[in-house]
Amino acid sequence: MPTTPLNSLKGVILDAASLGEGVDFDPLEQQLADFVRWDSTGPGQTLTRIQGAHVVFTNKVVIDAAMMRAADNLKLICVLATGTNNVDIAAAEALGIEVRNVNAYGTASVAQHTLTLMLALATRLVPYQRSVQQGEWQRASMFCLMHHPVMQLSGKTLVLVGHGELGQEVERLALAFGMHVKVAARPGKTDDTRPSLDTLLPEADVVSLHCPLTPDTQHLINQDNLALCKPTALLVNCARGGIIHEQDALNALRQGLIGGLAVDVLTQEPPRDGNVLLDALHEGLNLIVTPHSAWLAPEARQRIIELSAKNVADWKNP
Ligand SMILES: NC(=O)C1=CN([C@@H]2O[C@H](COP(=O)(O)OP(=O)(O)OC[C@H]3O[C@@H](n4cnc5c(N)ncnc54)[C@H](O)[C@@H]3O)[C@@H](O)[C@H]2O)C=CC1
Ligand SMILES: O=C(O)C(=O)CO
Repeated sequence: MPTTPLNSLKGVILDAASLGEGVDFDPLEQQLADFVRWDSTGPGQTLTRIQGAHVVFTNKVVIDAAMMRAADNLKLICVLATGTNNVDIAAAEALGIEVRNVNAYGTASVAQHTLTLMLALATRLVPYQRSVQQGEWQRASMFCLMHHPVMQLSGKTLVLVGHGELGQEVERLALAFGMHVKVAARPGKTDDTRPSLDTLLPEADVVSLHCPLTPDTQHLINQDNLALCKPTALLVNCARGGIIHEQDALNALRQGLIGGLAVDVLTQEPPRDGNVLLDALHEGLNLIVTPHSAWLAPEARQRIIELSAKNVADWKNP
């Protein structure tokens, strides 16, 4: 709850351009007496820009403990996303700064992307497209190519990590494809009675990740449990890059320990310093990388603004 008079609250958005074209920011502006909009903010600029603001809006700009301590008036951080891993939540709590994110703004968009990746891996869409582009169909001895193994999803087992908003919607869509769905116990939660991920991996045909990136989920998928997978298993990550140990997953794919890997998220975004998965895209593997685009439907992006405006309104009038 703000101690500053409601009619003098100052807000700043640090990376407005990350919401894309066609988004109406009015609902946010209306919540604040003063609203400064920056399209993007580099790490060295954050502190200066949040100085004096009571409410800071960030999609992916990092706000760490030192910045929070140095920011004079900061009372509320609104993350314009579901994942809050760019904000030091523990530091905010210790300093009495509230952090609110948005949930369920893009369920349809992210779930459809997850199914897209799952289907593309299962049908070997990318390897077959590559074969066609390389003229293999034209040179074939019969009417079709069949050198990449296609997996029928119906009747197969999907293992989900994370069964919140997105995990449940992916489950609903997977059930429509005739899959059996199993949910793994929450990582790091000792009283969760559901089977552990490692118990479920040997029976998984597809694994899809829908949990936040936290110390408990960092490198949740690694060489140890990749070794438990079926050689045909498909792994999909639309959650956060750091949940998968990327080098281990790539090694597993190269060695045939898993049958496919599709990620919408990488450990570093944008991957300015390169990334092992990007380097491997030309190797002819059943590997797909999309550029954190699962959430991009216009309906989802506008909903972020509306839900964030509600976050501010609820904070002002608890
Ligand atoms: N690729 C993209 O465009 C998008 C990615 N995301 C990612 O998907 C994740 C899941 O989103 P939602 O399903 O909407 O979130 P949610 O909060 O509704 O569900 C998260 C689920 O993960 C579980 N979980 C597992 N380990 C956890 C831990 N250590 N701490 C807290 N919860 C844990 C929770 O119990 C819950 O079932 C987000 O955290 C975000 O990282 C979200 C939106 C778009
Ligand atoms: O909402 C999220 O967590 C996303 O990754 C999209 O910004």
